[in-house]
Amino acid sequence: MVIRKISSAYTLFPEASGIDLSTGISTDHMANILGFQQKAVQSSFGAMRNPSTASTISSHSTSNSSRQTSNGSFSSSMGPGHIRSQSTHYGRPPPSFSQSTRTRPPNATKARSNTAMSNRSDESWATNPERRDGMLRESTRCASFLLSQNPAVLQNNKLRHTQSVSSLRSHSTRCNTRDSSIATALQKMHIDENNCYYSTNNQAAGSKLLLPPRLSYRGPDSSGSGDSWSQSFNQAVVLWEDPGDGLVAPQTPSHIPIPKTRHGNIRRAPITPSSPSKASPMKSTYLTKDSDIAAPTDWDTKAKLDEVMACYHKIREDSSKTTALEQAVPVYKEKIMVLELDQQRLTSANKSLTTDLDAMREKSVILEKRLFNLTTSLDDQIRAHRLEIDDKDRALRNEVEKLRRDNTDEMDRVLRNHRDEIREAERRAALEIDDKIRDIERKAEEKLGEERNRRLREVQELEEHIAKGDQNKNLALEDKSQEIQNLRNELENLKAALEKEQQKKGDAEKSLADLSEQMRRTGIDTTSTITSLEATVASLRARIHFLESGSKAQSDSFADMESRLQDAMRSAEESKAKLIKEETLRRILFNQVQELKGNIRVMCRVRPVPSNNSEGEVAQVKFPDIDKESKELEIMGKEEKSSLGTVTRKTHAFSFDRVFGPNTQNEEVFGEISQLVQSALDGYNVCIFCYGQTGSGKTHTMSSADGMIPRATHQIYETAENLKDKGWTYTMEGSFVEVYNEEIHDLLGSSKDMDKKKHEIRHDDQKKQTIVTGLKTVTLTSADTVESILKQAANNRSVAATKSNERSSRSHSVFILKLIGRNSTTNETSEGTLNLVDLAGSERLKQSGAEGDRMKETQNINKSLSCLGDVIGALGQGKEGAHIPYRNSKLTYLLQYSLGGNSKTLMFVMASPLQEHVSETLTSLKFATKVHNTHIGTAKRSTKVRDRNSE
Ligand SMILES: Nc1ncnc2c1ncn2[C@@H]1O[C@H](COP(=O)(O)OP(=O)(O)OP(=O)(O)O)[C@@H](O)[C@H]1O
Repeated sequence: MVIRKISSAYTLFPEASGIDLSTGISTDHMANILGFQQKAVQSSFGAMRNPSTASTISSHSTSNSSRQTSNGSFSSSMGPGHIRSQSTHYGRPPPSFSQSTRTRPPNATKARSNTAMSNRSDESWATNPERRDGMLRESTRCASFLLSQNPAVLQNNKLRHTQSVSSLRSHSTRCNTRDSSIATALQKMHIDENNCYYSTNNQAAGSKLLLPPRLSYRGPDSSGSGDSWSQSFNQAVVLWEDPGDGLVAPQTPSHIPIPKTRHGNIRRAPITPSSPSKASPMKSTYLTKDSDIAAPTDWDTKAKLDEVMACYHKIREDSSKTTALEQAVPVYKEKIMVLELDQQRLTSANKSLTTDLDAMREKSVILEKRLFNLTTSLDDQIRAHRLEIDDKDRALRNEVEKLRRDNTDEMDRVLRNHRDEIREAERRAALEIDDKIRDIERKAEEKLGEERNRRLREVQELEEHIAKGDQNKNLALEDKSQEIQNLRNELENLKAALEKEQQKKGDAEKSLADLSEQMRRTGIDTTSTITSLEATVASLRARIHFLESGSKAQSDSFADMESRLQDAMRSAEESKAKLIKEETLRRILFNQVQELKGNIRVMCRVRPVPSNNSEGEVAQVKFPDIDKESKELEIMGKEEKSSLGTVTRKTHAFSFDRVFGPNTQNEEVFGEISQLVQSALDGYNVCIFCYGQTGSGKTHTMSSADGMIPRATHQIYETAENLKDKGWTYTMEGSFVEVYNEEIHDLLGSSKDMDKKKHEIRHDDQKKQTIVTGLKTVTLTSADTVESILKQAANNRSVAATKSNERSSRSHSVFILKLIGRNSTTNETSEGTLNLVDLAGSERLKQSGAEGDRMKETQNINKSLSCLGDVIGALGQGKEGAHIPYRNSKLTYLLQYSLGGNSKTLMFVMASPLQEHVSETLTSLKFATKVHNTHIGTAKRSTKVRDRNSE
């Protein structure tokens, strides 16, 4: 771990380490070396800084030596207890060695020649390679000698050899990077006095391998190059042989097996010498001057000697190579120096790096702590923040939900208000449109009326004028005739007088002649008498002439008068044609206005109180605009007592299309609806119904002798007759039915069949027509036919009434007039229906106090009236294709095509003027207001142009 870190540090700071990384040494390999060097340096420094440690070791050695021989200090320094120390200080004199040397008295040390090695200082050993090499040679020679002398010496010689190997290892560690493999191998070698150990790393020095007995030191080759030295050394290492105890010498350091325990741990190097012999080699193998070199009995001396000899010979053979190695040694020494310097520098760098590393570690620890604290606080903050976010999120969600709810409520409220506003605006717009249309209608009607009146006046004036002219002319003519006659008479008289005069003249002439004769006979003058007679004749002639000229002037004047009369007659014809044209236009305009209006028209009529006031108290009913538009109605409600006891009466105001006061006659009422009725002739479905409580005047308005039904039929008949001039011919078929207890009865049928014959309502969806099966239909051939129809209906009702009660009040009557027109000129056809409905009384069941059959009648009446309200309400929704509950009652089903859609509907709401009926009256008026506010769509005319060929 440390090595890795240092290696990393070196890798990080190559400049600081001073190592040339370009040499290609792998980081791990370098780290191994550096780790080894670091340890060596540390141990070295430790030994130098702490002599006591060395002393302790030394003292141990001393104690050993004191028990054994004087040379024990050397042996102890090389003993197993110092293997690590020695191995880590390879390339340098082991501190214990020098220490042990120092612990001895100087004189004792100097006295021993074979321990001269111990006198060498660290510097001399390290800096004097010649001496060291010489020592190696010396040891080799010594080994040879010992081998030749005694096997016991061999052991010591082996130690020397070990020393040589150790020295070589020192050399190898100083080798350049090319020899790093050798150096690494040597760094990992440990030697004790009995065996050579080879360890794969510094910690696991347990791979115990016997140093081959044949291992020999070979001198440098003749070339003296480092390569040959390395080669030689490798060869030396390869010369390893199986020592015979099962361990195989490795060919290269990497091949050296790492012995492991059963549990897979790396086996440590034995602290004690591992020898087949249990005897301590420390005690017997060192060669001293006092050693007994007699061969031990348990040794196969000969065999060992042979082996050593063989080894020796090999070494000798390789001596030349050793020489090369020796020559390479100085070079490597220098390199070692450099490396040592590098090592020092690296050590110091390492130290500083270590310090830095420590500082960084501390910093890292602090930072880690801070990081931990920060992380913790951050976690806390995050947690708090998350909680806060959750809270806020929850609060926000609640707020959003609340806002959404508020918004929804607000939207609903706004929508409601908006809808109310729209409804109000629509109502106002409808009212305005109504007002405007009514204004337009009124103006149009006024204009048309004015025009009509003006034209009529003109015609009348013209006619009067013509008549007057005629009269005057006749009178003048008569006068002239008389005058002429007089003149003629006078002329005759004058003629007669003239004749008389002429006769007289003749007579006078005769008498004159006679007289002249006589005078002549008697002598008298007759000339003056003749002159006076001649003047009289001239004046008579002038008078005759005058009379004749007067007669001619009279004749001229008469002719002039006659031509003027012709002109007036022609103008009157033109005016009449124009009037008819404008009437047609007015009808078209009226229908267009009706189409545009679309909604049900509602008119209110308040019946009068009988003159004898026999019906009780009269309600307070006001007509605020009776003199203007006649649309408003105010009814004072019943007295209401508040919780404080104050009595108040509320005024209920209503507004309709038209309000008729008690003094209004049926004629005026019909005048308001006549145009609507006429629409049926133009191909519209028209429905006019009267709604109100019993006795409010429905039947009087609808079916009385001058009610809407007879008036409508009369008008239709007359109009149809008038339209003949325009090419229209109408077929008018009338039927009269009664809806009683949700059953249809034919009021024109036989009275015997009343309440017996069943009639069904069927609809022709294509033609938009309603057919009631088994109904008697009466064709209107004259205006009087209607009276007979009404009479028969009333008769049938009265027959039915004798059986139960007042049928007219308890049933709905419907007069149906179908108008089918054809125009031979334009080839147009039109089909319209006029429904005139007199509804049953609308009083409430509770107030009527009805029981039994009356209750059933009332229930059915209320049901059908309620259904009528539902149908009008559904039509008022105006939804396309929406369900309209026509089928819910017989009345609405019967009037399906006359209510809404394709029809013009008018409702008369009848009001009783009596105080006791005020509640019912208000209920009826409120219902009518609802209906009035309902827009049920625009009516459409049912006309089409027929194909001539199809006739
Ligand atoms: N405008 C009017 N002028 C004079 N009299 C009237 C008028 N309206 C109603 N009446 C009279 O009031 C009475 C009740 O009228 P009517 O029978 O028409 O009421 P109704 O609503 O048809 O009653 P019901 O539902 O019982 O048929 C009748 O006698 C009728 O003549």
